[in-house]
Amino acid sequence: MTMTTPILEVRNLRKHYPRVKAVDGVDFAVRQGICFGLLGPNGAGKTTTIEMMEGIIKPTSGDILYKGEPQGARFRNEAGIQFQSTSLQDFLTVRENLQFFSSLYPAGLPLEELIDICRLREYLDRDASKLSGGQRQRMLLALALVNDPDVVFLDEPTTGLDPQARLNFWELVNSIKARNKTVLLTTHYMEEAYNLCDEIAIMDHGKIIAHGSPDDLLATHFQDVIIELPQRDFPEAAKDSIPHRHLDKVTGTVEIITQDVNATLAQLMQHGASLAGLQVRPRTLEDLFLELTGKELRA
Ligand SMILES: Nc1ncnc2c1ncn2[C@@H]1O[C@H](COP(=O)(O)OP(=O)(O)OP(=O)(O)O)[C@@H](O)[C@H]1O
Repeated sequence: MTMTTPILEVRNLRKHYPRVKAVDGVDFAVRQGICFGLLGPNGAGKTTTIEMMEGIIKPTSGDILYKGEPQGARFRNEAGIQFQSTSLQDFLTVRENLQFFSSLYPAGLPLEELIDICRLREYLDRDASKLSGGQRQRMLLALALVNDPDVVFLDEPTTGLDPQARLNFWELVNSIKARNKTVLLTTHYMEEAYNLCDEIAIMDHGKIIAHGSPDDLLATHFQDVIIELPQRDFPEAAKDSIPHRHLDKVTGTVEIITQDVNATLAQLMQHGASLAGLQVRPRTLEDLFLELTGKELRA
């Protein structure tokens, strides 16, 4: 592998089921050491793509290359997969799980180091079934890291976690990245993609519809920003001259999309609007996602 060979590459990857083209011609390359995110609405084909890359399901057609070669024994030794559950782990303590998984590989991270990385020391003697959601995800991540993999696959790792546990998990993923590991992630959470991913690919109906760094994608798609203000502060008289939409009927927020904040603010003030509750925010991945797919990111 040369410096420029991607650690993983998929070419014209397809998985067709009798009724659905779950993945329908996907191409991308993942550079070593980055976090690559697959985003998409429910049923977009993210899990199918990642499971083909993991070697768990067979593609209908297309190629998957690991360090420039078809996946083989080397890939299996050097990849780590965070499973959502295994039938074994609930009957074992955290320590026993770690010991069992590490015994499956000839080499790997020293368990003590793994325990510290994933902050599991406090729970070592607890049955895995008694862990909280965040603790369980950390254990599953530790299991994925026992062989000190070069590439780690995380399929919706923070779904169902509370905000604090999600933040903790992000920190953990960043510490893995800092060790020059490559991370492949699927997620429904745009803040997660924005915070963790160097590159994202947005999928819909089995195809990639946008691919790039989050900031580049936002800069390419949007030259505007969003002004939000409470409906009560939006003057009736401005209704016709300032294009807007009622964002949230419950809280009563009005959204104005503008390329010229100064001019729009001046217009609002001319109409006597109060600016006290006004917010200007840049476009987010959530906006991009909605624009590209017409769907909310979250199910
Ligand atoms: N084994 C299968 N047999 C038939 N259809 C399948 C199978 N697995 C997945 N599909 C279909 O393929 C499409 C893509 O599914 P996939 O699970 O990859 O989507 P996803 O993007 O991961 O969705 P989610 O966000 O809901 O997890 C869906 O329409 C799904 O119903």
